[in-house]
Amino acid sequence: MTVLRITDLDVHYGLGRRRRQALKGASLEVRPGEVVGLIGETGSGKSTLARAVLGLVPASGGRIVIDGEDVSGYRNRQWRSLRRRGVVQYVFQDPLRSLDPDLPVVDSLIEPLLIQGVPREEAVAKARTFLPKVRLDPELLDRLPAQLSGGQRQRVAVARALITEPKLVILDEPVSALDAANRVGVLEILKDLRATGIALVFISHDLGSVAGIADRVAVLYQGELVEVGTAREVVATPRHPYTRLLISSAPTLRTAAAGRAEREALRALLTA
Ligand SMILES: Nc1ncnc2c1ncn2[C@@H]1O[C@H](COP(=O)(O)OP(=O)(O)OP(=O)(O)O)[C@@H](O)[C@H]1O
Repeated sequence: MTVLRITDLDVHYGLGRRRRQALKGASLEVRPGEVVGLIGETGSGKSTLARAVLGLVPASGGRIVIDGEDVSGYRNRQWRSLRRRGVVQYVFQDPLRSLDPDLPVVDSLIEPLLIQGVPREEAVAKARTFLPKVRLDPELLDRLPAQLSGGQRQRVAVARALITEPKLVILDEPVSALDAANRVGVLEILKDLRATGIALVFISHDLGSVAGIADRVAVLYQGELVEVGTAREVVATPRHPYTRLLISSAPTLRTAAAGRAEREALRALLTA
Protein backbone atom coordinates (compact mmCIF):
# COMPACT_ATOMS: atom_id res chain seq x y z
CA MET A 1 0.00 0.00 0.00
CA THR A 2 1.26 3.44 -0.86
CA VAL A 3 0.04 6.81 0.33
CA LEU A 4 1.37 8.52 -2.76
CA ARG A 5 2.35 7.10 -6.11
CA ILE A 6 3.44 9.38 -8.89
CA THR A 7 4.37 7.85 -12.23
CA ASP A 8 6.10 9.60 -15.14
CA LEU A 9 4.86 12.97 -13.97
CA ASP A 10 5.38 15.92 -16.32
CA VAL A 11 4.63 19.53 -15.41
CA HIS A 12 5.01 22.52 -17.72
CA TYR A 13 4.74 26.22 -17.00
CA GLY A 14 3.94 28.95 -19.51
CA LEU A 15 2.50 28.87 -22.97
CA GLY A 16 3.83 28.92 -26.52
CA ARG A 17 7.48 29.92 -26.77
CA ARG A 18 7.54 30.55 -23.02
CA ARG A 19 6.56 26.95 -22.26
CA ARG A 20 9.13 25.28 -19.98
CA GLN A 21 9.15 21.81 -18.51
CA ALA A 22 9.62 21.91 -14.73
CA LEU A 23 9.17 18.16 -14.08
CA LYS A 24 10.21 15.44 -16.51
CA GLY A 25 8.89 11.92 -16.03
CA ALA A 26 9.15 11.93 -12.24
CA SER A 27 8.21 8.68 -10.48
CA LEU A 28 8.08 8.24 -6.73
CA GLU A 29 6.24 6.14 -4.15
CA VAL A 30 5.68 7.06 -0.52
CA ARG A 31 4.47 4.45 1.94
CA PRO A 32 2.59 4.95 5.24
CA GLY A 33 4.85 6.02 8.11
CA GLU A 34 7.70 6.74 5.75
CA VAL A 35 9.78 9.93 5.67
CA VAL A 36 11.01 10.77 2.18
CA GLY A 37 13.49 13.60 1.71
CA LEU A 38 13.07 15.43 -1.60
CA ILE A 39 16.36 17.12 -2.31
CA GLY A 40 17.46 19.45 -5.06
CA GLU A 41 18.95 22.85 -5.69
CA THR A 42 16.89 25.95 -6.26
CA GLY A 43 14.72 25.67 -9.38
CA SER A 44 15.07 21.87 -9.59
CA GLY A 45 11.30 21.37 -9.29
CA LYS A 46 10.76 20.46 -5.62
CA SER A 47 7.89 22.87 -4.99
CA THR A 48 6.44 22.03 -8.39
CA LEU A 49 6.20 18.39 -7.39
CA ALA A 50 4.49 19.40 -4.14
CA ARG A 51 2.09 21.71 -5.98
CA ALA A 52 1.20 18.97 -8.46
CA VAL A 53 0.37 16.57 -5.62
CA LEU A 54 -1.90 19.21 -4.10
CA GLY A 55 -3.56 19.97 -7.44
CA LEU A 56 -2.25 23.54 -7.42
CA VAL A 57 -0.53 23.12 -10.78
CA PRO A 58 -1.83 20.78 -13.49
CA ALA A 59 0.19 17.81 -14.66
CA SER A 60 0.74 17.65 -18.40
CA GLY A 61 1.48 13.94 -18.31
CA GLY A 62 1.74 10.96 -15.97
CA ARG A 63 -0.32 9.75 -13.05
CA ILE A 64 -0.82 10.73 -9.42
CA VAL A 65 -2.49 8.29 -7.02
CA ILE A 66 -3.18 9.53 -3.50
CA ASP A 67 -4.20 6.99 -0.87
CA GLY A 68 -5.49 4.65 -3.59
CA GLU A 69 -7.40 7.41 -5.43
CA ASP A 70 -6.28 8.19 -8.98
CA VAL A 71 -6.43 11.98 -9.09
CA SER A 72 -4.66 12.39 -12.44
CA GLY A 73 -7.69 13.63 -14.37
CA TYR A 74 -9.18 15.71 -11.57
CA ARG A 75 -10.65 19.10 -12.32
CA ASN A 76 -10.38 22.07 -9.94
CA ARG A 77 -13.60 21.25 -8.13
CA GLN A 78 -12.47 17.69 -7.42
CA TRP A 79 -9.07 18.91 -6.22
CA ARG A 80 -10.76 21.41 -3.90
CA SER A 81 -12.88 18.65 -2.47
CA LEU A 82 -9.82 16.42 -1.98
CA ARG A 83 -7.91 19.24 -0.26
CA ARG A 84 -10.92 19.94 1.96
CA ARG A 85 -10.87 16.34 3.15
CA GLY A 86 -7.33 17.04 4.38
CA VAL A 87 -5.77 13.75 3.21
CA VAL A 88 -2.68 15.65 2.07
CA GLN A 89 -1.43 18.72 3.89
CA TYR A 90 1.35 21.17 3.18
CA VAL A 91 3.62 23.12 5.52
CA PHE A 92 5.29 26.17 4.02
CA GLN A 93 8.83 27.25 4.73
CA ASP A 94 7.47 30.48 6.14
CA PRO A 95 4.81 29.71 8.77
CA LEU A 96 3.34 33.19 8.40
CA ARG A 97 1.92 32.05 5.08
CA SER A 98 -0.42 29.63 6.81
CA LEU A 99 -1.18 31.82 9.84
CA ASP A 100 -3.37 34.91 9.55
CA PRO A 101 -1.44 37.75 11.26
CA ASP A 102 -4.66 39.43 12.44
CA LEU A 103 -6.20 36.38 14.09
CA PRO A 104 -5.36 34.50 17.28
CA VAL A 105 -3.54 31.28 16.40
CA VAL A 106 -6.55 29.22 17.44
CA ASP A 107 -8.45 30.54 14.41
CA SER A 108 -5.72 29.56 11.95
CA LEU A 109 -5.36 26.21 13.66
CA ILE A 110 -9.02 25.25 13.43
CA GLU A 111 -9.66 26.65 9.94
CA PRO A 112 -9.11 23.29 8.14
CA LEU A 113 -11.67 21.69 10.49
CA LEU A 114 -14.24 24.48 10.04
CA ILE A 115 -13.89 24.03 6.25
CA GLN A 116 -14.79 20.38 6.78
CA GLY A 117 -17.93 21.48 8.66
CA VAL A 118 -16.74 20.59 12.17
CA PRO A 119 -18.55 22.81 14.74
CA ARG A 120 -16.32 25.53 16.21
CA GLU A 121 -16.46 24.27 19.80
CA GLU A 122 -15.45 20.78 18.77
CA ALA A 123 -12.65 22.18 16.58
CA VAL A 124 -11.26 24.30 19.43
CA ALA A 125 -11.32 21.27 21.74
CA LYS A 126 -9.38 19.31 19.15
CA ALA A 127 -6.87 22.17 18.76
CA ARG A 128 -6.24 22.04 22.52
CA THR A 129 -5.44 18.35 22.40
CA PHE A 130 -3.18 18.88 19.38
CA LEU A 131 -0.85 21.54 20.75
CA PRO A 132 0.94 19.25 23.23
CA LYS A 133 1.74 16.94 20.29
CA VAL A 134 3.85 19.71 18.85
CA ARG A 135 5.15 20.58 22.32
CA LEU A 136 3.25 23.84 22.66
CA ASP A 137 1.33 25.12 25.63
CA PRO A 138 -2.42 25.43 24.85
CA GLU A 139 -2.36 28.88 26.44
CA LEU A 140 -0.66 30.12 23.25
CA LEU A 141 -3.94 29.59 21.40
CA ASP A 142 -5.19 33.08 22.19
CA ARG A 143 -2.05 34.89 21.05
CA LEU A 144 -1.48 36.54 17.69
CA PRO A 145 1.22 34.97 15.47
CA ALA A 146 3.45 38.03 16.07
CA GLN A 147 3.44 37.18 19.78
CA LEU A 148 5.08 33.81 19.16
CA SER A 149 8.69 32.96 18.41
CA GLY A 150 9.62 31.71 14.93
CA GLY A 151 9.94 28.16 16.23
CA GLN A 152 6.56 28.32 17.98
CA ARG A 153 4.95 29.67 14.81
CA GLN A 154 6.39 26.82 12.75
CA ARG A 155 5.08 24.31 15.31
CA VAL A 156 1.62 25.90 15.07
CA ALA A 157 1.86 25.55 11.28
CA VAL A 158 2.76 21.87 11.72
CA ALA A 159 -0.19 21.40 14.11
CA ARG A 160 -2.48 23.07 11.56
CA ALA A 161 -1.35 20.57 8.94
CA LEU A 162 -1.91 17.64 11.30
CA ILE A 163 -5.30 18.61 12.64
CA THR A 164 -7.22 16.96 9.79
CA GLU A 165 -5.32 13.73 10.50
CA PRO A 166 -3.78 13.57 7.02
CA LYS A 167 -2.17 10.51 5.49
CA LEU A 168 0.59 12.60 3.94
CA VAL A 169 2.21 15.88 4.94
CA ILE A 170 4.53 17.72 2.57
CA LEU A 171 6.90 20.05 4.39
CA ASP A 172 8.68 22.63 2.25
CA GLU A 173 11.99 23.51 3.94
CA PRO A 174 10.24 23.46 7.32
CA VAL A 175 13.28 24.22 9.44
CA SER A 176 15.51 26.32 7.22
CA ALA A 177 14.25 29.62 8.65
CA LEU A 178 14.77 28.47 12.25
CA ASP A 179 17.76 28.71 14.56
CA ALA A 180 19.57 25.53 15.63
CA ALA A 181 17.59 24.93 18.84
CA ASN A 182 14.21 25.36 17.15
CA ARG A 183 15.36 23.27 14.21
CA VAL A 184 16.11 20.36 16.52
CA GLY A 185 12.76 20.88 18.25
CA VAL A 186 10.76 20.70 15.03
CA LEU A 187 12.77 17.73 13.75
CA GLU A 188 12.06 15.85 16.97
CA ILE A 189 8.34 16.47 16.54
CA LEU A 190 8.52 15.15 12.99
CA LYS A 191 10.35 12.04 14.21
CA ASP A 192 7.58 11.44 16.77
CA LEU A 193 5.01 11.68 13.99
CA ARG A 194 6.32 8.69 12.10
CA ALA A 195 5.08 6.43 14.87
CA THR A 196 1.53 7.56 14.07
CA GLY A 197 1.78 6.17 10.52
CA ILE A 198 1.68 9.55 8.78
CA ALA A 199 3.92 9.74 5.72
CA LEU A 200 6.11 12.82 5.38
CA VAL A 201 7.75 14.31 2.32
CA PHE A 202 10.44 16.63 3.51
CA ILE A 203 11.66 19.13 0.92
CA SER A 204 15.12 20.57 1.26
CA HIS A 205 18.02 21.89 -0.78
CA ASP A 206 20.39 20.38 1.77
CA LEU A 207 20.92 16.63 1.84
CA GLY A 208 22.73 16.89 5.16
CA SER A 209 19.67 18.26 6.95
CA VAL A 210 17.34 15.44 5.88
CA ALA A 211 19.66 12.42 5.72
CA GLY A 212 19.30 11.93 9.47
CA ILE A 213 15.50 11.81 9.46
CA ALA A 214 14.56 10.46 6.01
CA ASP A 215 14.05 6.74 5.36
CA ARG A 216 14.52 7.37 1.68
CA VAL A 217 15.92 10.24 -0.29
CA ALA A 218 14.82 11.36 -3.76
CA VAL A 219 17.18 13.68 -5.62
CA LEU A 220 15.75 16.12 -8.16
CA TYR A 221 18.02 17.68 -10.73
CA GLN A 222 16.70 20.00 -13.44
CA GLY A 223 13.19 18.53 -13.16
CA GLU A 224 14.27 14.90 -13.17
CA LEU A 225 14.37 12.51 -10.24
CA VAL A 226 17.89 11.27 -10.82
CA GLU A 227 18.18 9.09 -7.75
CA VAL A 228 15.88 7.46 -5.21
CA GLY A 229 17.15 5.19 -2.45
CA THR A 230 17.54 4.79 1.28
CA ALA A 231 19.35 7.71 2.86
CA ARG A 232 22.20 5.35 3.70
CA GLU A 233 22.51 4.02 0.14
CA VAL A 234 22.36 7.44 -1.43
CA VAL A 235 25.00 8.86 0.89
CA ALA A 236 27.28 5.80 0.72
CA THR A 237 26.99 5.01 -3.00
CA PRO A 238 25.58 7.97 -4.94
CA ARG A 239 25.12 7.10 -8.60
CA HIS A 240 24.46 10.47 -10.19
CA PRO A 241 27.17 13.17 -10.38
CA TYR A 242 24.72 15.72 -8.96
CA THR A 243 24.15 13.55 -5.90
CA ARG A 244 27.89 13.22 -5.44
CA LEU A 245 28.15 16.99 -5.61
CA LEU A 246 25.38 17.39 -3.03
CA ILE A 247 27.13 15.02 -0.67
CA SER A 248 30.48 16.63 -1.12
CA SER A 249 28.93 20.03 -0.36
CA ALA A 250 27.14 18.88 2.82
CA PRO A 251 29.41 19.61 5.77
CA THR A 252 27.40 17.26 8.02
CA LEU A 253 27.98 14.26 5.74
CA ARG A 254 31.63 13.92 6.57
CA THR A 255 31.85 10.36 5.26
CA ALA A 256 31.90 11.52 1.70
CA ALA A 257 33.26 15.03 2.02
CA ALA A 258 35.18 16.03 -1.07
CA GLY A 259 37.72 18.71 -1.69
CA ARG A 260 37.09 21.84 -3.69
CA ALA A 261 38.85 20.42 -6.74
CA GLU A 262 36.56 17.37 -6.76
CA ARG A 263 33.45 19.53 -6.40
CA GLU A 264 34.58 21.65 -9.33
CA ALA A 265 35.19 18.49 -11.39
CA LEU A 266 31.65 17.27 -10.60
CA ARG A 267 30.17 20.65 -11.55
CA ALA A 268 32.09 20.53 -14.83
CA LEU A 269 30.74 17.04 -15.50
CA LEU A 270 27.17 18.23 -14.90
CA THR A 271 27.41 21.25 -17.15
CA ALA A 272 29.27 19.38 -19.92
N1 LIG B 1 4.46 29.83 -11.73
C1 LIG B 1 5.52 29.57 -12.49
N2 LIG B 1 5.58 30.03 -13.77
C2 LIG B 1 6.64 29.75 -14.57
N3 LIG B 1 7.72 29.06 -14.16
C3 LIG B 1 7.74 28.60 -12.90
C4 LIG B 1 6.65 28.83 -12.00
N4 LIG B 1 6.95 28.25 -10.80
C5 LIG B 1 8.16 27.70 -10.96
N5 LIG B 1 8.64 27.90 -12.21
C6 LIG B 1 9.93 27.39 -12.75
O1 LIG B 1 9.93 25.98 -12.65
C7 LIG B 1 11.20 25.50 -12.22
C8 LIG B 1 11.04 24.71 -10.92
O2 LIG B 1 10.63 25.61 -9.88
P1 LIG B 1 10.32 25.12 -8.39
O3 LIG B 1 9.73 26.28 -7.65
O4 LIG B 1 9.56 23.86 -8.43
O5 LIG B 1 11.80 24.82 -7.87
P2 LIG B 1 12.31 24.48 -6.39
O6 LIG B 1 13.20 23.31 -6.53
O7 LIG B 1 11.16 24.35 -5.46
O8 LIG B 1 13.16 25.76 -6.05
P3 LIG B 1 13.38 26.53 -4.63
O9 LIG B 1 14.28 25.64 -3.83
O10 LIG B 1 14.06 27.80 -5.04
O11 LIG B 1 12.04 26.74 -4.01
C9 LIG B 1 12.09 26.73 -12.09
O12 LIG B 1 12.81 26.86 -13.27
C10 LIG B 1 11.10 27.87 -11.93
O13 LIG B 1 11.63 29.06 -12.44
